[in-house]
Amino acid sequence: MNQGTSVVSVNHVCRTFGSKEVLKDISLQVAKAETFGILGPSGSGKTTLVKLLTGIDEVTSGEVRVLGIPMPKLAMLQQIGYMAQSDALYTELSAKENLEFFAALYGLKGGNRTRRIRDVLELVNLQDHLRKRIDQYSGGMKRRLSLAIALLHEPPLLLLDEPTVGIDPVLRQSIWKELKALNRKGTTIVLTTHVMDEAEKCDRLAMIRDGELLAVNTPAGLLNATASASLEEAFLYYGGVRR
Ligand SMILES: Nc1ncnc2c1ncn2[C@@H]1O[C@H](COP(=O)(O)OP(=O)(O)OP(=O)(O)O)[C@@H](O)[C@H]1O
Repeated sequence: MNQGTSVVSVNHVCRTFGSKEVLKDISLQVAKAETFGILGPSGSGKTTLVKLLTGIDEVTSGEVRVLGIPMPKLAMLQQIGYMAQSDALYTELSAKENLEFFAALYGLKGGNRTRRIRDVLELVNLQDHLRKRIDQYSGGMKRRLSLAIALLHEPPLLLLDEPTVGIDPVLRQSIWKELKALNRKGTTIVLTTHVMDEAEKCDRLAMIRDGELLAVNTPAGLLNATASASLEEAFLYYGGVRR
């Protein structure tokens, strides 16, 4: 893929914590309007990689670019919708107050702010729980609100760390429908997942183990390369079970 047209460009990235090498010479490109999944066993470095893409964390060596801009760069927050693995919500505030806070942070104003808040609430099916404090929310409701916040400012790039954990299958399906609709409108999505039917919905997948990028391919390409009948089998293959 031509690096010039990539929304996300990761070039020879290493990240170490103390003496621990958590990411080892990772290079990958994500094109506009792709859904790109990062798969790997627990502790393989997925969240660390996503945090480098957001600019929350910095590479030890190598380079990350988002929309051509070297990261980290504070101004890029406007271009990125990030859903962290642990929800970053103000628990003593209501859902509405949380959304209003983040909408203001993203510079959404007037009718547009009201409209966006209404639209994202509807999408994650929380419109009936608008005034409830977050400390009274269930885990799944918090995930849904976090996703709503990531979508609020209609960013061209969505970075979603295990977005549908704790979300029931019906709502998960409707969220995926929306993610695919955003894709069609040009939004690029990078996500981590442990859910194989989500991995199948990705255009391409990166397989990571122990901080190493083992493969980047389409779901069908991964099945072929590993002679697997299912992505779960391919995942287990790269996870080391058949090695
Ligand atoms: N700030 C940090 N300081 C030290 N070690 C860290 C730090 N952040 C992550 N690590 C280590 O880096 C490794 C990768 O962690 P990471 O959270 O990226 O894994 P993951 O693939 O996202 O796992 P999971 O699927 O369980 O979320 C782990 O061994 C973790 O302990």
